Parts: sequence; C-alpha cells; structure tokens
Amino acid sequence: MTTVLKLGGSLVTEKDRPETLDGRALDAAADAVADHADGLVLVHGGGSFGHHHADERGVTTTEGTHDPAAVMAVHTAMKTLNGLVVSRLHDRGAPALPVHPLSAAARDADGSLSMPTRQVETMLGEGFLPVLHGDGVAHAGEGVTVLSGDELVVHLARGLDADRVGLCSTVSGVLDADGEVIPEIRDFDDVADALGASNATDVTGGMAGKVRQLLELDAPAHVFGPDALAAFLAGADAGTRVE
Ligand SMILES: Nc1ncnc2c1ncn2[C@@H]1O[C@H](COP(=O)(O)OP(=O)(O)OP(=O)(O)O)[C@@H](O)[C@H]1O
Ligand SMILES: C=C(C)CCOP(=O)(O)O
Repeated sequence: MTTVLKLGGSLVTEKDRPETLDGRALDAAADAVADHADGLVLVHGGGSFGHHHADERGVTTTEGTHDPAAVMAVHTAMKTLNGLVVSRLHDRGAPALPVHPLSAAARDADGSLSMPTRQVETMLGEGFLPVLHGDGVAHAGEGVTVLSGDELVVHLARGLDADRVGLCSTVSGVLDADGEVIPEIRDFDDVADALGASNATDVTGGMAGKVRQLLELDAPAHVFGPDALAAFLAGADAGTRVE
C-alpha cells in the first residue's frame, strides 16, 4: 500500500512572513506522519520559504529565470525547509530521507515534467520515508521554473502507482461559495465557480490548480485540514474526495 501525502506550505510555514516556520503545526503533522510512515512518500510545499523568493524574482511554473543566484535563492530556501521537516521526523524516529527535485527533474519546452521515481521506490522498499519538496526545475527554453509540490504529488502517484493521495493544507477541504466543505469532486466544471472566485494565493495556482491536477489521477485523492491528517493516514476518508 503506497500513499503520497503533501503537507502544504501554508500548513507548515507562516505563509505571510518570509522563511518562517509554523513549528507547532509541523510538530503536530510530524507526530501523525511518524505514526504511519510505512509505505508513505511525503512531499511538502513552499509556503513562505519557496513562494517568497520565487515571487520576488518573477519565477513561476511557466516564467523561468537564467540567473543562477535566483535559482539558488529558491532552492536553498526549500532545502532549509526540507531539512527542518526531515529533522522533526527523525526526532520522532521516522526513517526520513531528503529527495531534492532540482537535481533530477526536467521540463520540456511544452512544460511537461520528467523525473525518475526509481530512487523513491527503492527507498520505500528499503523501509525509508522519502521527503520531497517543491523546487526549481530545469525547463527547456525557460531556464529554471518552479515545480510545485502538487505537481510532484501527481507525478509520484502515477510513477509509483500509489493507492491513495492526500493534500493536507490549512483548510478542511475544498470549500464551496458558502464556505462549506465539498464532500466529493468528479468534474472541474462543477466547482469552477467556487474556485474561480478565490484569489490564487501563490505562484503555483492555489486550490484550483490542485483540484485540476488531482482529477487527472487514477488514485483517489483527498484534500483536508490538519485535524483530519491522522485519520487520513489511518485509512479513513477525509475532507474533500477528488476522483
Ligand atoms: N475553494 C477553495 N477551497 C479551499 N481553499 C481555497 C479555495 N480557494 C482558494 N483557497 C485557498 O487555497 C489555500 C490552499 O492553497 P495553498 O496553495 O495556499 O496551500 P498549500 O498547498 O498548503 O500551500 P503551498 O502552495 O505553499 O504548499 C487555502 O488556504 C485557501 O486560502
Ligand atoms: C515555490 C516553490 C519553490 C515551491 C512551490 O511548491 P508548492 O508550495 O507546492 O506550490
């Protein structure tokens, strides 16, 4: 049983304050993850580490940079956050290992992503907990663009033939126009109005981008908040189911 879980950057960082961790939220998430580390691949987002630097330099998933200093600003911040996530997992006895996408992934000129997953699969097979993160990615014709954690989740879920996918963010699910959690989404058009009415909160497309990408997966995906993380990892449905 393979599960791919993303801890949102908005969950584990203070998204409005550059390079600021939400230590309490990360501790709570790490507790739940450490209890269910078997067969788990973890991805985390950028929050105030990645998005702040990418935004400042005008780098998005489609607009790239050829400035190595700009790439390093994003990548170094993301590695810092990744190191914090990995070490909090180690504190709880979880066998976490970092995987840095900039060193392995690439995009074609049309933006399509390639990245090997055999290293992740082998780590899983050997009992480790791979921890990937949103990052920069070499992009033909663009230099380096942003690779979101959401995109990584989708790529890993396909490459590893995952059984379940979870996106844990600060919200308890995908919300409708009245702020209620939508229990299930099967078609983007059914929820386009609710999602379209919200502002994108970051350089990688916010909630609308997540739902679009999750709908392309074979595996069932759940979007939920921190209160439902332990239940999701224990096998229960949580938040909004996207299938
Ligand atoms: N219809 C919606 N339902 C739920 N959240 C929405 C909706 N529209 C916009 N949002 C916003 O999307 C945010 C979640 O997306 P965001 O990309 O910020 O999360 P994340 O994945 O945790 O962060 P990061 O991208 O840094 O990893 C919520 O905090 C909320 O403000
Ligand atoms: C901005 C960077 C580098 C990471 C973006 O990942 P996300 O927070 O999952 O969208």
